[in-house]
Amino acid sequence: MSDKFTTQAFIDAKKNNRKITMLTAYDYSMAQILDESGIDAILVGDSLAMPIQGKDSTLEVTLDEMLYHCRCVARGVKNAMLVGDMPFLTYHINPDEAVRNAGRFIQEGKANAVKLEGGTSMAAMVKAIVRAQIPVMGHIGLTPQSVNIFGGFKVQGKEESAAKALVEDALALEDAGAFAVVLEAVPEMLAKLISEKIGIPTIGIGAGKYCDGQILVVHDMLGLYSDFTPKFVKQYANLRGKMAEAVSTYVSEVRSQQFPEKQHSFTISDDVLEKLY
Ligand SMILES: Nc1nc(=O)c2c([nH]1)NC[C@@H]1CN(c3ccc(C(=O)N[C@@H](CCC(=O)O)C(=O)O)cc3)CN21
Ligand SMILES: CC(C)C(=O)C(=O)O
Ligand SMILES: [Mg+2]
Repeated sequence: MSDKFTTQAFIDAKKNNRKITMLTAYDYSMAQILDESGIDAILVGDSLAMPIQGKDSTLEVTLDEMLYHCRCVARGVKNAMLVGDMPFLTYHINPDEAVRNAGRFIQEGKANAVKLEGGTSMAAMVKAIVRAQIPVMGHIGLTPQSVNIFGGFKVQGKEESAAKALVEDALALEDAGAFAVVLEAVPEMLAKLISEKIGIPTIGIGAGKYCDGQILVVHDMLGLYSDFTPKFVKQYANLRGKMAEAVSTYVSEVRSQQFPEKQHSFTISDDVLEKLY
């Protein structure tokens, strides 16, 4: 029997009070590490704009770039569900384009599902994609593709009207057929209320402990990325420090001729060598 994590497993997890674990990944080796560590689902996030591309927003990431990373990740995944993050302007124009582009994540990116940002305003797109038999994960709260409307990466849903709108967004996504919803940077007790109000699981990032699952950007939790660190990040390792240490040791060993050693080198017979001189 396959251990593949499915949309049904998302629903069952919520029913059985079993927290869902997610992280992002953008390449093969990282995907292998996550999958072998028992992660439930992997998101190829458009957040790759930051740790992979060195940009300061997610707005310039293209569909082709996302599909490339998706394929790389897919080769490293056995059991986790693979979710592809639809980039800016690939699902906003009309439902036809949204379905076509979501389909590329499945066919070319080898993804099992797609994620898109927006609630009520994107319900028609979610419905159309689900009608094409592609599972959709919603994403509301701090939706980074809205950075120019928000005026920065800021906590959402603190005022009554904004909080009400988020509850409506979550309900609209459930009604449209989404199988889960990411809640990003919203107050913990609002995330709790939303998690209780909807039947599909909530996956929190900066949304507190009452969500049905959690997601972080893998470069943040491993301490690989340092341009900014959102308050919601817990650093489980400092790999940047470990890597810098390894690289500076290499630099000094090459300079001091401690590396390479005999065991890293190849031999040629003296007979052959003699004829070369
Ligand atoms: N590496 C990385 N991690 C992420 O979590 C992430 C990305 N990239 N790229 C896309 C978005 C951008 N995100 C961000 C970026 C910055 C803050 C941040 O600095 N927040 C401040 C201020 C919050 C406020 O004023 O409301 C914080 O202290 O957390 C939060 C989320 C989350 N996503
Ligand atoms: C942080 C998650 C939710 C995301 O959208 C991304 O990585 O792009
Ligand atoms: Mg994203």
